[in-house]
Amino acid sequence: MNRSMMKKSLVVPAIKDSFLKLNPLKMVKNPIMFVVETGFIITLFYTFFSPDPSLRPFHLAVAVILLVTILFANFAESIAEGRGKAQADELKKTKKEVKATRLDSAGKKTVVYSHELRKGDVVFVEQGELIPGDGEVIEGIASVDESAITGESAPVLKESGGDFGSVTGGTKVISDHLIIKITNNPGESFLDHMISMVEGAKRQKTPNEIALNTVLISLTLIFLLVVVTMPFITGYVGVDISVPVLIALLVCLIPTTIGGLLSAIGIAGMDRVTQFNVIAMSGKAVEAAGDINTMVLDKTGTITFGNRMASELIPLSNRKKADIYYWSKVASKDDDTPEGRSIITLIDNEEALEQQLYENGEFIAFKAETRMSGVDLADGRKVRKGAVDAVKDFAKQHGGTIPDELEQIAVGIAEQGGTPLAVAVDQNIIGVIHLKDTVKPGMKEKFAELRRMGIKTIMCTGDNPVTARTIAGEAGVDEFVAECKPEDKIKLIQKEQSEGKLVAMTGDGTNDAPALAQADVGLVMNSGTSAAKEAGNMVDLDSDPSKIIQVVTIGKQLLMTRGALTTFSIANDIAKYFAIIPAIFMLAVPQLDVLNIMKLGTPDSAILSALIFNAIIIPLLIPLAMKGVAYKALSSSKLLRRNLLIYGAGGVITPFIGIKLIDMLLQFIS
Ligand SMILES: Nc1ncnc2c1ncn2[C@@H]1O[C@H](COP(=O)(O)OP(=O)(O)OP(=O)(O)O)[C@@H](O)[C@H]1O
Ligand SMILES: [K+]
Ligand SMILES: [Mg+2]
Repeated sequence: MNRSMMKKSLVVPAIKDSFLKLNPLKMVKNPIMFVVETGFIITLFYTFFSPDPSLRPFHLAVAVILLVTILFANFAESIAEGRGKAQADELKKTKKEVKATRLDSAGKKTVVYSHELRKGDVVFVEQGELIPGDGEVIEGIASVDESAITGESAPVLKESGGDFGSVTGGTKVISDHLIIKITNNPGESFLDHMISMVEGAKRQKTPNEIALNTVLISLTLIFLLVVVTMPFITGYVGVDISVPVLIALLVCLIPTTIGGLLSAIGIAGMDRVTQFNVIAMSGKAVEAAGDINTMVLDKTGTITFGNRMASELIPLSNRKKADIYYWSKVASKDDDTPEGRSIITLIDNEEALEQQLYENGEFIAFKAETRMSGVDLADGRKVRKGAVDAVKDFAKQHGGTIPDELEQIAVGIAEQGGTPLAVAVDQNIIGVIHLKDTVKPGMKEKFAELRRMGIKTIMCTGDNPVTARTIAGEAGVDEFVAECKPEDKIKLIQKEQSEGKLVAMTGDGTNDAPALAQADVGLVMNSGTSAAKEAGNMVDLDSDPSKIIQVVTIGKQLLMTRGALTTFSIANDIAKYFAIIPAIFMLAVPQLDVLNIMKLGTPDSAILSALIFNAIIIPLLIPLAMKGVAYKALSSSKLLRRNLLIYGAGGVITPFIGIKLIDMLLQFIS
């Protein structure tokens, strides 16, 4: 994705678009600019039909500047939209019609087109083929090139079960084959969503934008009233103001700068998120991210690298080493989770098992609710491995007693930040598996930054309290909840929300789906399941859960940019009063010349200078609107003070200088 803002390929269509947007039917959507456009038409009328032909050049100049003002505002919006459109075009290329091999329930293959596939269909995709639609892998393991969607060239492994089973239409299988169950009907795919999002086709004004718009429109109405009553006042002192001058005054008074840049700021904010490889399902989600008070993160994969790998198998002292190897392998033989596979890998690398594994038995898959997995053997024995407290309960239920030693070993592992898994056969606990995981570098700094922003971080983990405390301390989160089941996450989010807080969370598993839906901002990993993706309101294409931190920063930046430019826009108008009011009254009320602190040349040049400044400030601020104001992690009150100083005071001073310079230039050329 291209980051350059002012590329020719974007600028030329944007200029064309700026003219198309002059259509008054489109213009009414931006009431402030619609007022300017109406002013332009009236002034143009005066230019040709004015009773005093000597005023024509001046009226024409006003008309032209007004037109340029509108074009500048339109250009700001068009250039902001342009990047999204370019991206959408790129994505549309990915959305090719492909042939797909559909399997019926008997396993018979038929070749169909991808648009014929419906939710629930099962397809077979071989090495070298494009995946015809979004789906879940139900059989097979293969590496998939997702670069068309994510821009990331390294292939990703896809397999059934666990949280790595979802595939996206338009990506390519580059090894082996997969059997995939299609999860979306045509037109509802992730790619379709993505295209319409980046294209802005479904762009709706966000609540914040609507509120600001209402304020700006009210201001405009007030100034309209002021300007309309103006001739009565000036008539009283014997000054006759022409309608074009009144229009010029009105346009200078109403908040045209922010009116012209408002939608560009919103679009660019969304776009910044996209540049970051996060697809936000609505502008509202990005804005909500900027207002977040609490962030709920899970441990494994978000704060830690998440490839919890078995590093050691520790037998209890009354057991043989071979036992723990044997029973760990029995309990993990069909366990498809990364943890389960890492146990098998470790065992196969270290120990050649002599005993035959039991083939007869029913596999018990890992569940976040039970926090265990294992096998029910045909001879009636039950083998389990899992979170230590869960396995302890299991052993007790079968009449076992818990060896003291277990606790020591488990705590020893947990204190290193590892996850201990106990292994049991019925009432007998055999030993402990040490799963290792490491905290990602730089986490402490990131959480410290969030704290400065006033955001509370809560780590929610299914792991035991000791591991949780160790990792929480190492990563520097504010709070943690251990032994957390999926429903506990929702409860936690609801509790925070009931205190009036906005909550963000990241997740990937189907387990997380309800909590992702409950959170105000739910960032889902692209690698996650379709259920999770539907529940959240943002998808991270890079599947990097810690990106939620940057998303929040972008959201904050969006809100701040809007605030800063509104402040600037309103502060800006002060200088314009000083330019135009003395210009209007100069002849009739010479005393008012004290207001003419800028010492502008003539009344006409004063009015034109103010208007020209009012117009060119819009394109000058486009880069800032697009890039966003620089964001520092400070508390809101400090930020407010800082911004008032920069954009408020700056907004007051800049136009005094700008208008004076333009006036000097006008004097020079006339
Ligand atoms: N394959 C597995 N078999 C048995 N037990 C497991 C397995 N994977 C994890 N566990 C145990 O279940 C606990 C909960 O795991 P889960 O993946 O649900 O954690 P979580 O809720 O995702 O939290 P986090 O991702 O923050 O660690 C783990 O701490 C571990 O003790
Ligand atoms: K203005
Ligand atoms: Mg997890």
